[in-house]
Amino acid sequence: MRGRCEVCASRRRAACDATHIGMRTVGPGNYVPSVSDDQLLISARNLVKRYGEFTAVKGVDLSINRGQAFGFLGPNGAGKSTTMRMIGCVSEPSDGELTVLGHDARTQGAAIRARLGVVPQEDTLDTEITVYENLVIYARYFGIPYKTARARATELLEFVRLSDRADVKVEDLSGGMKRRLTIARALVNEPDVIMLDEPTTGLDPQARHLVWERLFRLKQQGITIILTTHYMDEAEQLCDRLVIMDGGVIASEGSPRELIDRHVTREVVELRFNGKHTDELDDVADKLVGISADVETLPDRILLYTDTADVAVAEVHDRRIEPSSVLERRATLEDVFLRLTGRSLIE
Ligand SMILES: Nc1ncnc2c1ncn2[C@@H]1O[C@H](COP(=O)(O)OP(=O)(O)OP(=O)(O)O)[C@@H](O)[C@H]1O
Repeated sequence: MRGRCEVCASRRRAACDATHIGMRTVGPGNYVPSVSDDQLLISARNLVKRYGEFTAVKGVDLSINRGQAFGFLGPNGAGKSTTMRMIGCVSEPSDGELTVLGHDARTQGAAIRARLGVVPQEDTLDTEITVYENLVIYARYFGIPYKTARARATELLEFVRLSDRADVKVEDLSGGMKRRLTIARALVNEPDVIMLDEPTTGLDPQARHLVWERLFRLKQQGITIILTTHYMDEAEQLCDRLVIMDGGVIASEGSPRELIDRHVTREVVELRFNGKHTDELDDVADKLVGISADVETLPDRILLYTDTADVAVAEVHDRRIEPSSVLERRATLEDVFLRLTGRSLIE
């Protein structure tokens, strides 16, 4: 490791010293930064990405602090991955300013990439070698000495609960195990920030919870987490702050609680009427006006936004409207998205 930065493994150690002053390793993937927790880690101003005539990201502003779990929530095609790719310095911004870890993303991509861990949407593991070999070989790309790489691979496999699969070929792993291995791989260079593009898409509920639990542990260790998702429960579970993206713009920004408080009521009543078509539901919705703060008609149900679901339901029955089913629930980010865009997150 002679001549290399012991924080990011860059060969240009001298150039790293200024930014890495005071950082020290306290365990695998776990640095104690010398700066306060509220330090701005990523800043974007009027960030734009154009593909020819098409503009995928249309002037986005972002501020992500060290230690945060920050999410991009939005449907397919919203521009989440494109924004992540610009932050990860694998796609150059067409316009605007982007600073990541104190570096300009346009000109200092290599220094930034050395301090990021990336979990892409599609697993890019080498399926023909073992779980353990995947980590050791990946560590070599960062110039990590073989002995250190082996020790780190062992620790990381323990962290993602794959120690008992170390000698198994990746092709024999389940989807959830591959995801966890990809997360371990992203931690090989002991990054300041781990970026995950839809970390649990395609996983069963148990596998998702295991991934969430490991990410939560990373957050506790002080690693900044940035993720994209179109699952509102994932955003609610993991994110301290998030932006809701749609059509290349940010529709709203805040903590999950703030977004719900800002855009919807505390509770929602879902009314279903078996066999009724949208036109008929519109007629029913007209009769519900005044019961709640707002009424929304969807193709298969009517939503009442209210702070007192039980009072609203009593009023529905008082008006002699008899739904085939009634569900009272707390408002979610899915409702926020619907209120902001008029559409569901997953269509
Ligand atoms: N290389 C490219 N060339 C042209 N258009 C692209 C390219 N990459 C993305 N796009 C387009 O930019 C838009 C945003 O795509 P992006 O992948 O960022 O969306 P997303 O919110 O991450 O959705 P998904 O969940 O589907 O990944 C989409 O319309 C997509 O087709």
